[in-house]
Amino acid sequence: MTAGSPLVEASGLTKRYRVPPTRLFQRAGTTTAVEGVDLTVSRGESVAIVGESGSGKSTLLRLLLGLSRATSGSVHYIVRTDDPARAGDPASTETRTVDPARDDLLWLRRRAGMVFQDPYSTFDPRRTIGLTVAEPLVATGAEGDHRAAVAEILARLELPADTADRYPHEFSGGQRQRIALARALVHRPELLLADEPVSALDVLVRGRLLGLLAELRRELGLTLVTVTHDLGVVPRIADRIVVMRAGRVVESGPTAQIFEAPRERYTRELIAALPRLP
Ligand SMILES: Nc1ncnc2c1ncn2[C@@H]1O[C@H](COP(=O)(O)OP(=O)(O)OP(=O)(O)O)[C@@H](O)[C@H]1O
Repeated sequence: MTAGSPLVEASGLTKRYRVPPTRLFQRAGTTTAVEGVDLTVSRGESVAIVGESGSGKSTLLRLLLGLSRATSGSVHYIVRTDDPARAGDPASTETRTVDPARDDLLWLRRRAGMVFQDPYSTFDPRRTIGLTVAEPLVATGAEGDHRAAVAEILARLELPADTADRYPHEFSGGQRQRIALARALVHRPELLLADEPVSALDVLVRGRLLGLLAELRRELGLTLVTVTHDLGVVPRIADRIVVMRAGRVVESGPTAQIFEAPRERYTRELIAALPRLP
């Protein structure tokens, strides 16, 4: 299976939420978070989904991961077959197409990792970092030495050697985000989905984490989908930009092209809103 072949395909993806009535005798309404989105992410590619707050970016990411069920449309992953008896055999590179809204999600958990803006809320304060980072290995029944795999990924993310024995509250925001990244990558997924991975961090820490993410992407051959409202981080991590507004994709293209010649006024406004050096 070569770089450039499709890994994720979303088509006609729509998500509506029911909105409870605010007044007595009022009927419940609906709000459309994502509407008719078609998106293909190729193997090895890095795509940034950008747009203002409320444009549907996080909802789209949740739909891609099967964490939320689409009202209509579909998400397909084109994956390697799992048959260990055929490992190394050219036929083991057959593809299969699966819809995470209907299937058992375990196979997707094996292939995908996820990081969120606020990692602290996803950590159990009573669990050591070692146990926290090992979670995907346990959840997917990964074989091999979990402790060694955890130590290796923590070291790769430049965390101190005793990190595994310590607890979440003992770390800074930037370190916690690196711990979250370690947890997302410990089982060597081929796809990483990141929701505002650096927005909560200060500029220096943010720069270092973006650099690490770019290095890991190359080293592990990762396919990356990042959601961000901050266009400033995009050139460091993404080859392609998908611009969302009010649940729809309004523009997409190579990162350089979007920055140099944005077609939509909305995109120009997002770029113009970036802080500039005097
Ligand atoms: N669980 C929910 N119930 C009802 N409405 C929701 C729910 N989740 C999201 N929405 C609505 O869907 C729309 C899109 O939200 P979403 O969080 O996907 O946007 P976003 O672009 O990720 O915004 P932000 O950058 O602020 O996180 C918003 O109008 C939001 O209020």
